[in-house]
Amino acid sequence: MNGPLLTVENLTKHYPLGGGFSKRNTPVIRAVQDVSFSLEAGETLCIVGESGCGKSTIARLLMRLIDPSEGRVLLEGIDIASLKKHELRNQRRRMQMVFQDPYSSLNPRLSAGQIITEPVENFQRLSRTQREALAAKLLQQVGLAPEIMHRLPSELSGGQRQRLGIARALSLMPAIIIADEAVSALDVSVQAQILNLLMDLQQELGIAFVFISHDLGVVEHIGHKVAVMYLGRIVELARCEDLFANPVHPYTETLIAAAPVPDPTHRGLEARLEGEVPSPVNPPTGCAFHPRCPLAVDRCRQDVPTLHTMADGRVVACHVRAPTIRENSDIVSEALLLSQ
Ligand SMILES: Nc1ncnc2c1ncn2[C@@H]1O[C@H](COP(=O)(O)OP(=O)(O)OP(=O)(O)O)[C@@H](O)[C@H]1O
Repeated sequence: MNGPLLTVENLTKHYPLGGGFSKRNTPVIRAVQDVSFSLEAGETLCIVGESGCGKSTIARLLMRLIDPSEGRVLLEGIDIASLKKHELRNQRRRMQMVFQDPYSSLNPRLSAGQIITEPVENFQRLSRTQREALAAKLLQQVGLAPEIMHRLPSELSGGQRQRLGIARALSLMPAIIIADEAVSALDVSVQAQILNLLMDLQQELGIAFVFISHDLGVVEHIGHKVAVMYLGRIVELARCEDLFANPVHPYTETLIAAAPVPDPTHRGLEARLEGEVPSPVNPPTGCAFHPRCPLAVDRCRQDVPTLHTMADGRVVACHVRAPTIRENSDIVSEALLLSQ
């Protein structure tokens, strides 16, 4: 295969709201707006941002649980929107999901062994011996004892249940796992164990992760690349170490500074995110972050900033911190005018 494992191009999802006289003027929730990124085998892309910024909608679009309003998702070069039902079923084997709440995502009436072998049994018949051998192998991969295969989810701890969710996702040998807030419901010590398990599995099996989280500590631990989202759009996408060492977008900087364990060596914008996230139905003009941004200038209130590629390869959408070449030349010509 040439090219990235996963390519997302200009992905957009608008949910229509009731009301409006015609389809054209029906108000919409702009859940995801013009999102692009790529993912290589064995890589972890984290998606971060405040509640409602569109993270889970991206997960659902990637799995094609919902259709995009615009844009494409290419898995191993194939546009998943072009797949027929049976092709999509096969393609879904390559991309699996792990959810936040392991309890509600596991069938309470099935034993652990049945839960983790069920996805495979949707594709092929297994004898009892084959099923038990597969269950034992998957349990071992996620660090659970084989005896657990006969227990019900209600007889397991939160951490064990999340390991079970991961074993179920692994059963179809996916190339990509989408983890949506997969450790948020767990105690901190269990969180660390699950994160380390995911990283070990990545090393061993070359799995790529799209890891959705609002917890920057978790993201810093597990991520290779980080996409920071604000009101449906990516505002900064960078290598993890670059993002945490030197956040460029004022929103990224404020998020990092406001994180529960701020880096005491980091000095920059104050660790405050004032005001509410604006409505995705009626977003502010220009840069959606401008009403909360301490650096906003007139241009931010007027024009939506486009993503600009910086010298270190990151992309940032900010008129002030990452002006495009045209904006730069405007600033230079303004400066020249002033100096005349
Ligand atoms: N099925 C839907 N119908 C209408 N609006 C929706 C639907 N699903 C999500 N939304 C809206 O789309 C926006 C993005 O939601 P989404 O769940 O993707 O955000 P999120 O970043 O995952 O939030 P959280 O961290 O709280 O889960 C929100 O304004 C949400 O209310």
